[in-house]
Amino acid sequence: MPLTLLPLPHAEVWLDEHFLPFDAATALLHELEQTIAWRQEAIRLYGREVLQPRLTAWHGDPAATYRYSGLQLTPQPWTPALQKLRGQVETATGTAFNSVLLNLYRYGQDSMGWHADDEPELGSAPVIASLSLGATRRFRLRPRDARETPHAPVSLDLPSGSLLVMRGPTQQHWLHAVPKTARPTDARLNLTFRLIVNAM
Ligand SMILES: O=C(O)CCC(=O)C(=O)O
Ligand SMILES: [Fe+2]
Repeated sequence: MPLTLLPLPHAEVWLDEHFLPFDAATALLHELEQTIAWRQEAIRLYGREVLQPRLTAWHGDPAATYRYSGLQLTPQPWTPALQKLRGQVETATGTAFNSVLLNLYRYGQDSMGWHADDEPELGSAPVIASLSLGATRRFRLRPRDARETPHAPVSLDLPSGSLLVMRGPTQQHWLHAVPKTARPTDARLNLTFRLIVNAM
């Protein structure tokens, strides 16, 4: 299935709802749920330490380090399953990636707040390739500045096996989020492949 460009101003967002066959996506969900060393990280929110409302893991090349709160962090090594996925995603996007951030949304109350993936480590026009496995969750996009980018917020339902790619000016002009849902919801696992450009 091909990636299709969404018609959004000041953005380049592509979606393939059927990047992986449904059964392969389900098998991969269960394998990764069980084999990844999931952690619930603390973040500072308005000066308070709180736990992130999801589990995370970070894998990549040893050189793909990240500076965070004055620390130089190194990713976990690629597992065979993650290495294989990296190759598939690189072929589909024509882009090289050296790390992947994994998010496990255990149920509907797990979420990701509004943000852009615009850390300096990702360069000026980052390519983020986001693979979803498991329960369908709503992915929201909205302009950072409504005058500069006049467009209503966008909602995309990301089914199991879908690949979403954000590139070009997207992180500069748009924010994205995965809101909580009150509906009973099974686990969703999301992998965002990234290229950390200071990794030389
Ligand atoms: O779970 C998703 O679809 C989004 C994840 C995300 O935005 C991120 O990891 O930066
Ligand atoms: Fe993000």
